[in-house]
Amino acid sequence: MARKTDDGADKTSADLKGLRVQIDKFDLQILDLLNKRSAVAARIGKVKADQGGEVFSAAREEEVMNNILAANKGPLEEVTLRAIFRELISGSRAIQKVQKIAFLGPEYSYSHLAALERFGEAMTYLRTGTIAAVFEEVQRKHADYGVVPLENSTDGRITDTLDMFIRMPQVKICAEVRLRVRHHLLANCEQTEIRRVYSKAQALSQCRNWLSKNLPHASLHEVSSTAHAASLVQSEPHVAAVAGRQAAVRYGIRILYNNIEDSPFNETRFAVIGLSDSAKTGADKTALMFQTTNSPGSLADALQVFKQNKINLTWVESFPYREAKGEYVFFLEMEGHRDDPKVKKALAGLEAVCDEVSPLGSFPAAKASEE
Ligand SMILES: C=C(O[C@@H]1C=C(C(=O)O)C=C[C@H]1O)C(=O)O
Repeated sequence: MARKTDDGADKTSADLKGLRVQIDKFDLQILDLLNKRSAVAARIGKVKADQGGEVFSAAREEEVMNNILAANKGPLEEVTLRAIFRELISGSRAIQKVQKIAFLGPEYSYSHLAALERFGEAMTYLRTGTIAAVFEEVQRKHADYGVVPLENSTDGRITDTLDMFIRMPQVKICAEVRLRVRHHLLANCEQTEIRRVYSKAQALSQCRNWLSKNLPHASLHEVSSTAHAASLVQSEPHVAAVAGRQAAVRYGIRILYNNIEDSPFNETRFAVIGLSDSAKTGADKTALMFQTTNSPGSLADALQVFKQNKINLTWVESFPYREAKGEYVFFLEMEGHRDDPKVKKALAGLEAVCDEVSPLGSFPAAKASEE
């Protein structure tokens, strides 16, 4: 607070100047340390290149982030440190090799946001038109990694993604991203003037109750993405879009209502896909697909294996197997890493009772993050 003396204003600005001198000094020290850290990352890159190791290590990044958060005594908050270290690590990867990350476009789609959240700004991003194309880019090594939606807490599984895992079982999950998804109503007209609402099918579905209550006379129209919906608001009159904040900023549209999603816990979980999975961190999950024989009790036998080994399941989906009518592929995810003895035991047990078991990989369990 300014001191109330005749020369109060001068004192305050002298204080401010002195404090800013301190900040300038710290900034130079931070800069020096940042570059020293990056130089070590470059050396690590050379070691990895010699050994044929991958630049991106989800397990090591998890460890780095956890070390920082555990050591933090404030006043900086966790969310700030996460953002700073996300970009620092992104830069360290880029110094080793700029990685190409494929995602389902357009720009600022939720998949793009999830990709940026996981990999930061220093990567090259490759936009695709379909989820299948993300898998193809990864399989053909045109992209180092891909980011695809797995499931939404309101709408459930993302069919196209599960279908692609079945078609390309060599593609593995090496990390996950949990994105808290908030939807907003974007429009440049008043609420009473809105005749049509555009959005992606999932977003419309996640705001179903709000829309029917607040815009009962508007018709709902599915388009390929929330970002495309936002772009339509610019070109058509009496139109609104359900989309995220970034889309509103990008297309210069007003947010008429914030957080119109029906569930207060609306979250989409994304998989980072690559050609190998992740090393153990101690807080991991393991995903797989399996098929059972078409006989009574075969699914119960498969699940029994996890009960016997005291393994907690975090996700189970049954999915129609398109190659054979009436048959199903089961997707399953559990706590633990494939190198954990009890997970190993369970996987061996599962193989003994199932027709086919395809591992999808082990990866660090992610914490929820904001859009
Ligand atoms: C520096 C490394 O490479 C990458 C960058 C990391 C970092 O900046 O801390 C951590 C893991 C890798 O994704 C490493 O493997 O240690």
